[in-house]
Amino acid sequence: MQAFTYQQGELHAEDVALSSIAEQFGTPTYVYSRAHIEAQYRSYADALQGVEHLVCYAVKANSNIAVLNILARLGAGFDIVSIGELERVLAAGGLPERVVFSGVGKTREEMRRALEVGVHCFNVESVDELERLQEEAARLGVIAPVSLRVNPDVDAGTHPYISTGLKDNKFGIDINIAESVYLRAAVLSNIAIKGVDCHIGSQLTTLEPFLDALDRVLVLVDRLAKHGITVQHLDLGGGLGVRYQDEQPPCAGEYMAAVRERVAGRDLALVFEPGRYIVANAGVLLTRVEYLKHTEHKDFAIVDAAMNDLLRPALYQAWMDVQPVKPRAGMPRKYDVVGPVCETGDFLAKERDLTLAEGDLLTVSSAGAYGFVMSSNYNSRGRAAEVVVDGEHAYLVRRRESIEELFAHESLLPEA
Ligand SMILES: Cc1ncc(COP(=O)(O)O)c(C=O)c1O
Ligand SMILES: N[C@@H](CCCC[NH3+])C(=O)O
Repeated sequence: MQAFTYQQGELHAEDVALSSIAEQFGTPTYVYSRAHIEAQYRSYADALQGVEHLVCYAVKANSNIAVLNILARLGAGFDIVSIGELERVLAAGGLPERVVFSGVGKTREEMRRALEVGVHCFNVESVDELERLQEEAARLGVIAPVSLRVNPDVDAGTHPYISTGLKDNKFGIDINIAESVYLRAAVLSNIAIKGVDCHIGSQLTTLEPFLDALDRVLVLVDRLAKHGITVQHLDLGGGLGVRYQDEQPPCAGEYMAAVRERVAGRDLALVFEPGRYIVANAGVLLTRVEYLKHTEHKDFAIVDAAMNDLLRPALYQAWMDVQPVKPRAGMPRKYDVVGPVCETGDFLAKERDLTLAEGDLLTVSSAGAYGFVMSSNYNSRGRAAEVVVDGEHAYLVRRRESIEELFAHESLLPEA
């Protein structure tokens, strides 16, 4: 579904005019569509009907508790990478038994909390982590459910910073040694082997890398069976891409159909960890033009959002669409849309044809994933507000950070 559409010459989120959101809550503000989040989740879950499955939304993509709650109400599971994400999920009404715990650096404290609440599975990323988990589970007198995250060494063909399944990445266990690590896990008294996990990268726009990885994982599953190790589930991670510009990624239905075909006849439950696919196009960053600066060489639209609000363009040179909330007539100019932060890398978009005036509202599209969550207070800028639109209602789900909050955790040195 299209969550953001022009109605009577003005961009709306579902049935709410974005100008009214700017008026009510100010700018910059992240705006999310509930209906879009729900539709995207359902496209995964519905395509898995008839197979035992768990769709574990990757909390890192957008961790606002209202977003998590929308998904929890649909029965979603959650993929977490920290105790902070675990507590968010619980606060949002998510069930611990539907949580998978990923990440290369789980601390003992994080393991204990996850064991206490009873997560569905730990996705273990190294031998040392496995041994540590055994120790903590033994101390608590519980059994830790485990998948090993294997690194299948496939090239996801995505930006190098967001590719995770190559042998020189820090993630996972080399698939060539995974068999021996499973044999070790099998003799640890407080470890129960549940599955095999892999996640090869983010923003994949074709199915081939996923299916290559799956084929390699299935070879491992068969080898484990020969040792009497039966796995109950395959966790194929997240990574399905979305359209930012002109990409044409497959939809969840196509992906699920291809996976189902490959695992047919096997008694395996399926787990997925989609993040971006669920929320990216459910959100925009709403911002206002402060100044237009026309120089001899370039035209700049200086807006009130910056790299501290939305890092993706600066960090990955990611292309994100920019749309005027109320398009105006007139000859467009080629603008770089930049923020007020003191960095040359502070841009949201480059060389976009726009007809603008000071005070105009713009949106940066596809900002629902890895947007607010990657924001910072750089240049002592308070973080943006977040709003969820549901039909004709707009709800503030995180208020704008105040000036006082910026230094609330700091203190002065004592008087000499
Ligand atoms: C282990 C793991 N699972 C799931 C995801 C979610 O990825 P995406 O947002 O691309 O679906 C990530 C991030 O890349 C991840 O590292
Ligand atoms: N933050 C990245 C994706 C990283 C995925 C997390 N493993 C992005 O904005 O595209």
